[in-house]
Amino acid sequence: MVICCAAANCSNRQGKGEKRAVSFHRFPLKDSKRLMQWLKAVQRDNWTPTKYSFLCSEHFTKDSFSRRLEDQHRLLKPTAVPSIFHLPEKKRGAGGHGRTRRRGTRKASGGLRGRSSEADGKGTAGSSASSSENLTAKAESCKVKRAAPKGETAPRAAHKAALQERAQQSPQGPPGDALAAATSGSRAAASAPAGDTSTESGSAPDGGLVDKSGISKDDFSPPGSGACRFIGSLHSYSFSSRHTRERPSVPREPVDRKRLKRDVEPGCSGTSLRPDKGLAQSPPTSSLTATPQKPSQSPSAPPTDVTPKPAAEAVQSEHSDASPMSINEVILSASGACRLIDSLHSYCSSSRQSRSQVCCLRGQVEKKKGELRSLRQRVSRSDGQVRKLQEKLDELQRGSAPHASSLPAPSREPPKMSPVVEPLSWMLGTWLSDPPGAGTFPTLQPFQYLEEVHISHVGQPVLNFSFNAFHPDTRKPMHRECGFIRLEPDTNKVAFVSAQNTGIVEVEEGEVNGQELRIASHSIARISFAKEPHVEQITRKFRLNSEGKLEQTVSMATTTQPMTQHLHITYKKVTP
Ligand code: HEM
Repeated sequence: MVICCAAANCSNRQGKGEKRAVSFHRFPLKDSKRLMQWLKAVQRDNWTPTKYSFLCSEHFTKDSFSRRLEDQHRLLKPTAVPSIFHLPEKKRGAGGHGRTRRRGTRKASGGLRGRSSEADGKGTAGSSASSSENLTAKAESCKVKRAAPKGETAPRAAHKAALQERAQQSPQGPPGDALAAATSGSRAAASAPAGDTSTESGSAPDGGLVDKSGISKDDFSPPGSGACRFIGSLHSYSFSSRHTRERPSVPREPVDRKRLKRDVEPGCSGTSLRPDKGLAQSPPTSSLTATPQKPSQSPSAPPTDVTPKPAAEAVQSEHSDASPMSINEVILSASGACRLIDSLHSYCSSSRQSRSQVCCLRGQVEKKKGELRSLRQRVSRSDGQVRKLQEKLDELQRGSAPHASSLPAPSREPPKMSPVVEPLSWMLGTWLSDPPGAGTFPTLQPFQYLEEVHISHVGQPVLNFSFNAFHPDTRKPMHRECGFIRLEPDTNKVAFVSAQNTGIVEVEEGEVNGQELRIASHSIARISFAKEPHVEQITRKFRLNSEGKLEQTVSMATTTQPMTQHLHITYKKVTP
């Protein structure tokens, strides 16, 4: 059967051997508003389009078409209205329109021109999803069968375009309808014979497919993956098994077909998620018994006999009731399996995402490992520096007190006083002047002074002493002396040895009687440059008074003065 364009002066028809990239589109019979626009554009008087009436794509502007994303099939937009016509100067009357331009019409008439056997739908490739304005197997018979040069139409191209258009022109219907139509279109495209260039897309100079608007097919090809291609190939298995199971049940009741159409899921055949990996890349190789195809096969690769007749390939219609099992039926019935297969795509996608994340994390781990190695090296270097510093510190400490470690540890217990010095034990302790001491001498002005006295022992049979005088007002150090007090064992004989800051060293001896010690100078020595007048004799008296205070009285004789009292002071004990 040959599909002809209903436009005046248009000789385009679909037929064998035609290579033109011309598609055919039904009149929008169900859209009265748009139908009126079409009829007005066509300007055919007394002519009523039927569901077998078509306009070819040359009467539409380029922007009347869109490209289906998954396979770049050209689709007529739902709002498209034809506008390109080459009308004769004198419009023809009723019934004369088609006849004038189509000489040799077989059974043409102003209305329904009659049907060829092909147009009766015997060769319909599949049932229409929702729109009847597209190509159909029950196409209107050609008004004229002729070999017009520009009327070369590719049957499969027209068929594919019709399916595309149907898929697009179903915006009001359930998604499954449109997708079913789109899927049908994919299969129709896939079933185009290899090497058949009579599609709506021409060959680009670079080998890519370019449609009439100059849009390269490659521009719309989304990237794919091996996994996706493999999953896409599973659709072929699904398609085949479904068909095998359901084919004996056909022909079906129309109600069944409608139900199947509603059951089509949007994601079936990868038309939504992976539009490039659906049926278009895994076309059935024979009549509804597809086998998995290699992913690299192009959509236009293997020929099929899905629609044994070219006219039927070019069109699909919901009116193809005579077909025992349309391709759409099979596709639609396979929706369940398709859904399952499509769900694999999500795994595929999530797997890719997971792999990407794993790669990212691995990179981060490697980076962290590098940082950790660097930190460990720094810590190792720091440890070495710390060790060196510690060794240096230890060396310095040994240098500052080289023999400290050799000294005996100080005992926490106070040393036990030697019994030898026990007669002088009343002198032990720390004493502070109270009141201030009084200084006198014939050659001196009387003066006062403060003094602190320490008398102690370290367990030895000797007492240690220090006398430190201070100015009572300024607290400046004045006279200082220190030395030892020894007792001759088992006697009360005492030896008092003192060194003074004035450059005098002296030894005084005496006796201890009770809590009173009287001593007198035994020997006096001095430095060579000692200040004069030099002291020549010294006497002292210590006693512990009734108040428990220590008293000291010093008298002296100098080179200029006889023995005279020089000091008198009372101390109170400030420590035990
Ligand atoms: C046993 C111990 C002491 C001896 C042998 C001694 C001896 C002397 C002598 C020889 C003088 C010179 C006297 C003169 O110029 O004619 C002198 C002066 C003096 N002494 Fe002492 N003295 C003793 C302890 C003290 C003490 C504990 C003080 C207390 C601050 C003191 C304060 C003075 C003062 C202020 C002078 C007069 C100014 C001076 O020459 O620096 N002396 N002493």
